[in-house]
Amino acid sequence: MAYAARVAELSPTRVGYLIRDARRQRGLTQQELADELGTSPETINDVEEGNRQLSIELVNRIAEALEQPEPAGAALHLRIRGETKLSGAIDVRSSKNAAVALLCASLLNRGRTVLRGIAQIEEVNRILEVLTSIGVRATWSPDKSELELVRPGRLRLDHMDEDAARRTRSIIMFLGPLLHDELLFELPYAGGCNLGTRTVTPHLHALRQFGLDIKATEGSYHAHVDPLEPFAPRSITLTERGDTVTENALMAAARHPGETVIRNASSNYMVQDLCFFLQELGVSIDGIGSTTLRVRGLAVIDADVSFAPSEDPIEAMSLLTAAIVTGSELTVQRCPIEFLEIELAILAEMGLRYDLSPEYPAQNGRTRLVDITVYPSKLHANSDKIHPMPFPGLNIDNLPFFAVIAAVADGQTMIHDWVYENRAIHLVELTKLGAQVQLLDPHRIIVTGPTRWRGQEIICPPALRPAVCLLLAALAARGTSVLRDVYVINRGYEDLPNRLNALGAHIEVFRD
Ligand SMILES: CC(=O)N[C@H]1[C@@H](OP(=O)(O)OP(=O)(O)OC[C@H]2O[C@@H](n3ccc(=O)[nH]c3=O)[C@H](O)[C@@H]2O)O[C@H](CO)[C@@H](O)[C@@H]1O
Ligand SMILES: C=C(OP(=O)(O)O)C(=O)O
Repeated sequence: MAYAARVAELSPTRVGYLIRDARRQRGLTQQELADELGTSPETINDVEEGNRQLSIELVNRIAEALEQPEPAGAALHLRIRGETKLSGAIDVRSSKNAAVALLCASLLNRGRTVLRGIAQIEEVNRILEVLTSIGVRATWSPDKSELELVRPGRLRLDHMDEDAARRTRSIIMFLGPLLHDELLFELPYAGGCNLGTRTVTPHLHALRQFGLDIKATEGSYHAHVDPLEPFAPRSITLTERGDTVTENALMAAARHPGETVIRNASSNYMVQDLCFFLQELGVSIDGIGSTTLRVRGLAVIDADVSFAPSEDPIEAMSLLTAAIVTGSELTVQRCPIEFLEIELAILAEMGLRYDLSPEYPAQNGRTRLVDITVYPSKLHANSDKIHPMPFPGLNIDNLPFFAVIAAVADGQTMIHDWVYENRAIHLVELTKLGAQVQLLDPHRIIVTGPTRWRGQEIICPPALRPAVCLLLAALAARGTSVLRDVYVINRGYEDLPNRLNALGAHIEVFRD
């Protein structure tokens, strides 16, 4: 890409965005780019913020540094120098789980869908690769703050990028939108984190109500749709209160002109964001935030809409954990409080001191946000075991962070992940950094704190949240840690190393 030529006509802010984007794509920190150019990271930061008038000479040097060919397929690793004290404030980005649902839901719309503030994460990249391979036009604005999606009249499902599809579980959410367009189609098996068996049976049961029959053979789902009477009311009782299954049922119901009632629906954050988006498309939905949703869909959806999903409660919890494990005072801004209340109540029981700002609305106009300031606190183990429940319980994706927090608390904590067959096992990796984590069985661990963390070289486990837990513990560890192959972290977090570095961490991204 000829940066120098492209930047000649752009404002410093736009140039800054382009440079930051190219630097991140190459996995370079501001420090590394500065080292290559023989300048300071502050200069790079100024350039990226658009606060600096650029000479053609500097633009050319930056262009040269960023245009070096990337080693194809080389894994990214992190080198973390601890122990770290963080300070300042950080904004929570929008959620991975709403983003993937909205990307799938854009298939319902014949008009122009604009999604604002979508996180730049690998999971989004994979779904976008799938969407563009089947003919959807996806265009980012230059600063990547907006993503425009326009689907073609007929999707080219036989051109689907199967490798991208198999790397994410979210591909299963193509079923709901597609069953209105195609009578016969195939989808690759859903992939994603290795958390043990994750059933798709509830999806197949729910979508049977819309005439969908699935045969699973040799790595693919073969879908056959038998269109049913169009205005007949549908009633679906989910056998599990799962998030993506509720989303699939909602997307199927969105183009059913009669009424669909979904019982035992998840009312979790990503489901709520999907409901708000479907309402923008003209779909009528009652009961948002409850476990019974009444949906009245439209046979054809053709609307030009713009929507911004809310902030990620799991990223908020990750950042709170970063402050807690490093004993730092930190303000985590834009936290969706409704989806963190139980987590905060347990943390308060454990002795965490924190303040909440007054509430303010998220960009979607509906989700309530607060800024949370965490203070260094002396924590003690929770007296009861810590376990997740479907919303409004403690979020299952937030549970792993309690292992890191329990490791800095005095005493023994039992953490019970009844949901996933395999996620707790990955948390035993924390022992490599000095924690005492005992695996009782595949679902339960006992963590004994406090911990004297020490740096270590570790390969990322194939699970997003446990991998981030290792990164956060490494921040607190004395000495240098290396975390190898961090694709799994980049699946769900945007530019986490640089954002933590801005708070005082020392994390370097490197390739072999
Ligand atoms: C893209 C996306 O949104 N992913 C989220 C979604 O995945 P998703 O909706 O795909 O979650 P799964 O369907 O895999 O459910 C997770 C596990 O919980 C079990 N289960 C679920 C509900 C229930 O009432 N009973 C029950 O036993 C399932 O059998 C499964 O083993 O929800 C998970 C659980 O909140 C989160 O970890 C994922 O981050
Ligand atoms: C398990 C997770 O996500 P996914 O459903 O994308 O695997 C997660 O976000 O922790």
